[in-house]
Amino acid sequence: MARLVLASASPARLSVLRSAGVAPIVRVSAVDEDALAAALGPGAPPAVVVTELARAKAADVVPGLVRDSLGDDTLVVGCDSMLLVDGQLQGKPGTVEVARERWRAMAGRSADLLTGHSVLRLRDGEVVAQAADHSSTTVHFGRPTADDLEAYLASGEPLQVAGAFTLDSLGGWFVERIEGDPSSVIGIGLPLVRRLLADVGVSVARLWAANTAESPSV
Ligand SMILES: Nc1nc2c(ncn2[C@@H]2O[C@H](COP(=O)(O)OP(=O)(O)OP(=O)(O)O)[C@@H](O)[C@H]2O)c(=O)[nH]1
Repeated sequence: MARLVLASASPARLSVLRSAGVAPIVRVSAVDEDALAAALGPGAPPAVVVTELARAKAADVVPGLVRDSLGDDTLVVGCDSMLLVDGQLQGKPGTVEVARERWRAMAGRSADLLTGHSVLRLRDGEVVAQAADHSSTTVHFGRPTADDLEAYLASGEPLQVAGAFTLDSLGGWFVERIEGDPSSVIGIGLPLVRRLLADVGVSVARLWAANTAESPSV
């Protein structure tokens, strides 16, 4: 079977998987990301922060899957994306003011979009294998004019995405180029997930067969 569960509320992550031929079950974790990041301490390396957040998100949805009899021959993937700017991890800006300040700091510069990934393999309600890692993609930002920036901010899009930009939507007008995996910028790195799935003994081809829109895995 090899059903796939996406432990994320992110519509972008779901869209990346669906465009890549997999229609996962979606379960949203209840991880307190700020509390977990704080618990890791101020000196935690950025890659560790996003990877541990991804692990926590994937692990958080497992009890519910077991309760719903979805804990056998199941793969769970969790992710966490943040932008690393001047050594500081930035999540979602949340407000226009914060998003404006971030764009003023990053316009014309580059930063690294880090995405942590965690894959769990469940059998008979137990985690029998797991693999986690992060991907990093360098994003080179353009210089939006003041009018364009205000229009972008007013769209609301930058407020709810890591780093206050998107690659695949309105924000794409302001990304000059990237060095790395585009899917990981959007929120889930397909090549890294392929490698993590292989680490837990599952090929992507098996995932395609078991989780297409025509053959849903529930
Ligand atoms: N469409 C799009 N979304 C992006 C891009 N960069 C970051 N994001 C989104 O920004 C969000 C980063 O916040 P996260 O905490 O990782 O994920 P979330 O949306 O809160 O969802 P959870 O996985 O349930 O925590 C994710 O939804 C990413 O998909 C991008 O280039 N394009």
